[in-house]
Parts: sequence; structure tokens; C-alpha cells
Amino acid sequence: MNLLAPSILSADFSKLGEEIETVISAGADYIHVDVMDGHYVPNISLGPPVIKSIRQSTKSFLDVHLMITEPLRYIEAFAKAGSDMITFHQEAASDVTETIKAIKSYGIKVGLTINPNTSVSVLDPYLKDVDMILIMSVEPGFGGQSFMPSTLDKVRYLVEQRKALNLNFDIEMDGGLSFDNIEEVAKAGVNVFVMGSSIYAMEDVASVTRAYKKRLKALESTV
Ligand SMILES: O=C(CO)[C@@H](O)[C@H](O)COP(=O)(O)O
Repeated sequence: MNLLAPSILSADFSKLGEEIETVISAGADYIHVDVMDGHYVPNISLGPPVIKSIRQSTKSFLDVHLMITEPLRYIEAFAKAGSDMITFHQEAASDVTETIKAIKSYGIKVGLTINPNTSVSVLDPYLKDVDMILIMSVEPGFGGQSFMPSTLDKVRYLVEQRKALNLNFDIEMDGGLSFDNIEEVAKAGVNVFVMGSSIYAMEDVASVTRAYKKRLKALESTV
């Protein structure tokens, strides 16, 4: 099943609760929250108190993407703030296995991600332990960047590995997704589509969310 995951990075933070309610009511499957520390990536976004506020404003699934150095230090804070899934960067964690264990200890889902320049094979040892792999299709840090088509080969590799190993993790893609590329992204094997500016930068956020939802549903039958 294809899932639409609007990323709040491009939302209007002065009316965040309203923006989230709009996309959820228009059919978004869940909310992708970008956490940036100004160290692992050159941008700072938000921390556990904001996740806690979002949690209080919606029952929707919260997919929290940590773009932070040494994520293990903050798993407890982000889990207790109300995350339903925590995704962290392989490149940013000195002990990936311990970080996965820490996330699981809170009874929530685990995602693992890599940047465009990281080889997908670094994920091999962890595929059996995660609920989702996120393939970054832009350098992490900012919304509104151009999609990097070369990252689709990683998705194809993951689809093959998943089949060969009889696993069932989801494959998410984040960065530069829009009507221009979601068909090729879906055909490569992605089933969770993070979208920031192509939703929140639009005048009518509700209609564009409904349109993406419909398109993703239609694409399910073509892959
Ligand atoms: O957070 C990042 C990159 O780190 C963004 O990719 C957003 O998650 C999505 O924004 P758009 O690329 O859709 O504008």
C-alpha cells in the first residue's frame, strides 16, 4: 500500500496544528517530522517539546526523522514525546545496533536511513531488524531541493534484498518528490512518499493532498 507522508518542514509553523489537521483530514496517512540539529545537517528545526505538542494535537502516526549526530542520546526523549516511529541516519550513529535496540525498547517502530552519497550496502546487516528504510533523494537539511534520480537504484537493490531475504520492511523516499517523479519512484519500489514543499507550498493544501493521495492509490495497481 502506498502511503503519503507530508513533511512538516515546509509547513507554516505559526499554524502548525491547523496545517497538520488539514493534511490529515484530506487523507494523508501520517506525518513525517524532520528533526535537525545544526551539526549533522546545516539546519536546525525542532526538538522533543514540539513533537510533544504535535502529539497532543493529533492521533495520527508520527514518523520522526532524526537528522542528528549520535541519535542514541536522544531516543528516550523523542520516544517519550510521542513518536510512533523513529528513523535515524546510519552515518550519524556510532552503534547502529544499540540505537535500533533503544528505539524498540519503547515499543515503537524503527527506521534507518542513508544520504545520497552513502552506499546502500551499509544497510545490509540491519535489514532484518527494521520496519522501514528511508532513502534520501536529496542531501538532508532543507526542503525544496531537486530530486536525485540516481538514488532510485538503491530502492531497486532494497526490493531485491527484501525478496531474497523474505523480509517485509517499507521503503520510504524523502526529497524533491512531486507529480513529476512519483510514478518512477513508485515503480522503483517506494511505498512511503515524503512530501514537503509540493504540498505545503501550494495555495490549496487540502486539494493537493487529496490529489496526491488519489495518484498514489492509482499507482498501486501499476507496480
Ligand atoms: O527534510 C528534507 C531534507 O532533509 C526535505 O526533503 C523534506 O523532508 C521534504 O521536503 P521537499 O523536498 O519535499 O520540499
